[in-house]
Amino acid sequence: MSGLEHGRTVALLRDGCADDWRSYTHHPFVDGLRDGTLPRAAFLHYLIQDYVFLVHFSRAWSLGVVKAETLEEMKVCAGSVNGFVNHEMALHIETCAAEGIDEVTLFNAVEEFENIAYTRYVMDAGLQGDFLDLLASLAPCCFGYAEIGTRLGVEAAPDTPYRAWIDTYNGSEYQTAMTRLGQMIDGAMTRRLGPAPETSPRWSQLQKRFTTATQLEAAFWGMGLRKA
Ligand SMILES: Cc1ncc(CN)c(N)n1
Repeated sequence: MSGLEHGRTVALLRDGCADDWRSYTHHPFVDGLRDGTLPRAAFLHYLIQDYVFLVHFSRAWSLGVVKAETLEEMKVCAGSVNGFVNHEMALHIETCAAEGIDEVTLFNAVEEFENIAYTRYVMDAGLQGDFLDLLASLAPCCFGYAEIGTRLGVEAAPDTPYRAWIDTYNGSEYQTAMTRLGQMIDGAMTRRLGPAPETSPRWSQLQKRFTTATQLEAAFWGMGLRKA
């Protein structure tokens, strides 16, 4: 991987919080998915919380349609909402159904504090800020899982019980959507801040949002491990 497959902006933001990014993408929870040692109870606790996460995360992405300035921006945001609610969540619904947990139970699950903190943080970034604030806070979720999926697709133990999870994020549907999203983000930055957005006075605020969301991702894994 060149590090630029998700565009220049994401590469810069990721490099701007390299330690936090590594804590997120190489979290012990991720190691457990890779080698299959993650306790099932921890995985299911995470997955139920993640279903609710995706509900609220999709609401935040919907704000992108409202704040977009071009049709391509609208299409990518609308596509993200569609991808989460109609495709990614199928993993959660099917995995939980096999464990006897139905969708009504998933939808009504009591949110853990880490879940509330993360989803309402991104929602607030979008309500209070502009399109770029929203994208900077949404990006770690999307690209971190793309990176993890790619890596675990190569490194995972052949008999890990978490293959369906890995395949979802390593799959071409998710990966292609992330490539298009990275291109859209580069275009949105250039359109609003010029060809070198990292030199803009706005950049430090955008980096802060990206870093906070990255830290909230690591905390989300930690929440899952509480049931280990
Ligand atoms: C917490 C979290 N972060 C990211 C993803 C990937 N969309 C997710 N499902 N959940």
